[in-house]
Amino acid sequence: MSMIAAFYGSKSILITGATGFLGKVLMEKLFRTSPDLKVIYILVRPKAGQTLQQRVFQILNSKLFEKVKEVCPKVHEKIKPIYADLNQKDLAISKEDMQELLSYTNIIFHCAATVRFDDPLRHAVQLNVTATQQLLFMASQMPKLEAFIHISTAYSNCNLKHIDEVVYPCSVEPKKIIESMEWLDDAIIDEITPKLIAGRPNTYTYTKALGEMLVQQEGGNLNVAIIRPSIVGATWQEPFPGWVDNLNGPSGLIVAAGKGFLRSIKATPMAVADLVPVDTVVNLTLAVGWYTAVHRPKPTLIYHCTSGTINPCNWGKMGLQVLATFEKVPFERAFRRPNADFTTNYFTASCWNAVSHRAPAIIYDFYLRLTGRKPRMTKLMNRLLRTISMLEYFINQSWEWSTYNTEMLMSELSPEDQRVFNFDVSQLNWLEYIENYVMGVKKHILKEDMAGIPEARQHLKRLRNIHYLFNTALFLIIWCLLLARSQMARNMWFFIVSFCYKFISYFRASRTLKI
Ligand SMILES: CCCCCCCCCCCCCCCCCCCCCC(=O)SCCNC(=O)CCNC(=O)[C@H](O)C(C)(C)COP(=O)(O)OP(=O)(O)OC[C@H]1O[C@@H](n2cnc3c(N)ncnc32)[C@H](O)[C@@H]1OP(=O)(O)O
Ligand SMILES: NC(=O)C1=CN([C@@H]2O[C@H](COP(=O)(O)OP(=O)(O)OC[C@H]3O[C@@H](n4cnc5c(N)ncnc54)[C@H](OP(=O)(O)O)[C@@H]3O)[C@@H](O)[C@H]2O)C=CC1
Repeated sequence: MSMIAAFYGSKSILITGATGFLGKVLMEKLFRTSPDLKVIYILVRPKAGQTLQQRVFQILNSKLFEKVKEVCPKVHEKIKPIYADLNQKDLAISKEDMQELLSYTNIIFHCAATVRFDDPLRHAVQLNVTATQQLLFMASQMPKLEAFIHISTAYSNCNLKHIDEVVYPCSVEPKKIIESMEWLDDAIIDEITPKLIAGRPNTYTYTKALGEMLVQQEGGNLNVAIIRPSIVGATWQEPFPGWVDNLNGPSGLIVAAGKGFLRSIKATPMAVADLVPVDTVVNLTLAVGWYTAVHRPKPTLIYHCTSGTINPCNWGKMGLQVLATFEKVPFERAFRRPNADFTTNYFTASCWNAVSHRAPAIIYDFYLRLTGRKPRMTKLMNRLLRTISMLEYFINQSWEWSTYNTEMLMSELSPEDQRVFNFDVSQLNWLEYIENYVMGVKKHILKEDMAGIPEARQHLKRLRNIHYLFNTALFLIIWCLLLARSQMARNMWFFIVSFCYKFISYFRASRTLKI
C-alpha cells in the first residue's frame, strides 16, 4: 500500500485553481489514489455563464475523470465547490464557507494564478500575490492544517541562468507592492512596471517571484513548501497519455503549426525545451504535501519540477517530432500544409513573418471579402504573432535548475510510492511523449476524431496541389513579366527553347537510326 495514498485518505483538502489545467489533474489523482479522502474543497468562480455546479459537473463528466468514477463512485459527494474570486477582498468567500474551511482543512494546494504574460501589473499582483497573502492568512487560522503547498513556476527567477532551490528576494518587498497597488493609478503603474520587473520578460514571472517571497515571509509557523514546475505539458502516463485542455505554452503553438497558420518561429533549436508532464508535476506535488506534513522540514523547502538537467530535450528535436507526428496524425481543415521551421535571427524571422504569415492572411481575407464573407485571418494571425512574441523569450535560451530537494524527496519514498507517485523524468521517452502530446491536442483540444484522418489527408493533398498550382502560376507570371522587360531573359528563353528542340531532334534521330 502506498504511504502517500494512505496519508490523504480521510483528509479534508483545499485546492485553489482546481478548475485549471494543473488543478484538474491534481484532483483526479487524489480521488483515484485516495478514494476514501473526506472532502476536497475547491474555490470556484462562475465562468462563461456556467454556475459552480455546472462547472464541477462538466469536470467530473470529462474524459479525465473516467477512471475516478470507477474507483470513487461517490466523487460528486466528496467534492465541495466554494464560491470565491481571487480578484476580491477576502476572496469573496461567504462566512459559512469560510467557517467550514477554517475548521476542517488539513492540506492546502494553492494552484490558482493568472498565467497570462500580458496582464497589467495590478491584476497580476492581485491574483498572484495579494490572493496568496489572503490564503496564508486563512491558513494561519486553521487548527487542523498540516501543510500549505504553493505552486510557483521555475521561471520566477528567469533573470538568472542558474537557479537554486531557494527563494531569491525581489528588489521591493511584496507587502509594499501590494500596498502601492491600492493607491497608485494605472498610468503610474504602467510607468514603473518595466523598472520593477527589470530582467524578467513579463508581469507573470515577476509576480510569481513576489508570491514566493511572501509565502516565505508570511508562512509563519505554517508547514509550507514551494514547487516550481517549468513548462507543463500534456500527461505522460496517467490517467492516460496525452491529456491536455488548454492552449498555454506548447499546446497553442502545436495547434497553430498543425493547422498551417504557424510556418516559422524564432527559436534556438539547441536550447533546452524544459517541458514537464502535468501528471509528473501532480505526483511531485502530492509527495511534497505528504513529506511536508509528516516531516515538517524547516526552513521552507523549494522543489524544482524540471527536466532539463535530468533528461534534456531541445526545441529542434521537439519541433521535428511535432512535424513528424503531423504526417501520421494530420489536423483537420488545415489552412495550409503543416511545414514550419525555426529561424535564429530577427531579420529572417521578420521576413518570414511578412511572407509566410501576414501576406497569406491578407490574401485569404481578400478572398473572403470577394466571396462575401467576414475577413478574420489577419486578426487571428496578429494574435498568433503576438503570442509567439511573448513565448520567444523562453525558446531562445536555456536555464539550469538544481534539483537536490526533488531528488532527496524521491529517495525518501518507498518503492511503492515511487511507482504510484512517479516524478522521475529520467524515464521519459521524449519522442513517444511528444507524439502522444500532439495526438492529445487533436483529440482533447481540437475535439477531432481519429476516424477523420483519411479526410484530413485528402484535404492536405488538395492543399498541396493548390500550392503547386499557385507556385507555377506565380512563376509563369514573373517569367512573362521578365521576358517582356529583359533582353537577357529573352535570350535565355530562346537558348533554352533551341536547346530543348535540338535535344529532342537528336533523340528522335538516334531512335530512327537504331531501328
Ligand atoms: C520546426 C518548427 C516546429 C513548429 C512546431 C511548434 C511546436 C513546438 C515549439 C513549441 C514552443 C513552445 C514554447 C512554449 C514556451 C512556454 C513558456 C512558458 C513558461 C512559463 C510557464 C508557466 O509558468 S505559466 C503557463 C504558461 N503561460 C502561458 O503559456 C500563457 C501564455 N499566453 C498568454 O499569456 C496569452 O495567450 C497571450 C500570449 C498574452 C495572448 O493573449 P491574447 O489575449 O492575445 O490571446 P488569448 O490568450 O486571450 O487567446 C485569444 C484566442 O487565441 C487562442 N489562443 C490562446 N493562446 C494561443 C496560442 N498560444 N496559440 C493559438 N491560439 C491561442 C485562445 O483560445 C483565444 O481564442 P478565443 O478568443 O476564441 O477564446
Ligand atoms: N501551465 C504551465 O506551464 C505552468 C503553470 N505553473 C503554475 O501552475 C499553476 C496552475 O497553472 P495552470 O493550471 O496551467 O493555469 P490555468 O490558467 O489552467 O488555471 C488557473 C486557475 O486559477 C484560477 N483563477 C484564475 N483567476 C482566478 C480568479 N480571479 N478567481 C478564482 N480563480 C481564479 C482559474 O480559475 P478559472 O477556471 O475560473 O479561470 C484556474 O482554476 C499556476 O500557479 C501557474 O503559475 C507553473 C509552471 C508552468
